[in-house]
Amino acid sequence: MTQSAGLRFRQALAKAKPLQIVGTTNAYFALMAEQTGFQALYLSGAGVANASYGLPDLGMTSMNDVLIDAGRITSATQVPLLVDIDTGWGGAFNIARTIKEFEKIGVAAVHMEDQVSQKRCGHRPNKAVVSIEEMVDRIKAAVDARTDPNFVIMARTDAVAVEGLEAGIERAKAYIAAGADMIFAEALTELDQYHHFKAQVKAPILANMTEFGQTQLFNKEELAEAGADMVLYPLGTFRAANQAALNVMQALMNDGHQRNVLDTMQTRKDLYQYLGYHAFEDKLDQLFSQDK
Ligand SMILES: C[C@](O)(C(=O)O)[C@H](CC(=O)O)C(=O)O
Ligand SMILES: [Mg+2]
Repeated sequence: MTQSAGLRFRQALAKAKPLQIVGTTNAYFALMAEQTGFQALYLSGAGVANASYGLPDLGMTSMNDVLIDAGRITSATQVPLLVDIDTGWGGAFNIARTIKEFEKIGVAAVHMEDQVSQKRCGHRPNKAVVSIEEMVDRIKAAVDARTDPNFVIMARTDAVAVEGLEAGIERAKAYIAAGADMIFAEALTELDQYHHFKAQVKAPILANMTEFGQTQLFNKEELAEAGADMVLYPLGTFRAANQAALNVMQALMNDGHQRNVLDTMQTRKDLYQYLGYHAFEDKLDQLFSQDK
């Protein structure tokens, strides 16, 4: 029997200090990440909204929207996938459905946050959080719904930006007591704040190194030293690909050809390499050539 996705995530976490989790907005990015050596992947809620729907990250995408993208990734690779499920998309029964659906398609871990359902990006102003009690209920519903005990339920707290560090830590403790496995400490502003989380919350801590946000881009050694067990790079690959695509569009518009930007493109050879294209071709030959 193969190990469950949740167990693979936990094993990757046990081996790495810290575990680097890279955002893969599509299945092809997941293949590149796997072959670059990443032991854990991430599907960003903002990424699904922006890339798949052309929408802002303001709670406008549904469970099914995210499931579709997550399933594409879990079909393409065995590398464990952490998925952003925003606020879980509703009340206790909705959250239970969410957990069951994501577990069923082979997702390893999800993170669910304590923002109100009209959520915002964690690094934007004017966030609002639900009460501790409401978030504890969300977590209990999620934990009760999983069938694989290794499926990871990570609680994200957005409260530090709203209520301060101590309130965020109090919440994290309550979320772990309610059964969450790990804590996503969102939008911290000082390296030292990870220390405080780690010292008081007896669970693995995730640091979000999203670019152009509230948190400085600390390196993995600094973060490990400060007590972070996982480091997330949710959208760096997406932002880079967007800029590269825009450069090509502008060159086509301005120059009327792509010759000046060819060296910014992945070659056909490299594209095929990450796809394992030739192995598929060989398989075709093996299956059908003798009939010709
Ligand atoms: C991690 C995050 O939830 C995401 O959806 O990728 C975002 C990232 C971002 O907007 O930079 C968040 O931190 O809220
Ligand atoms: Mg998000």
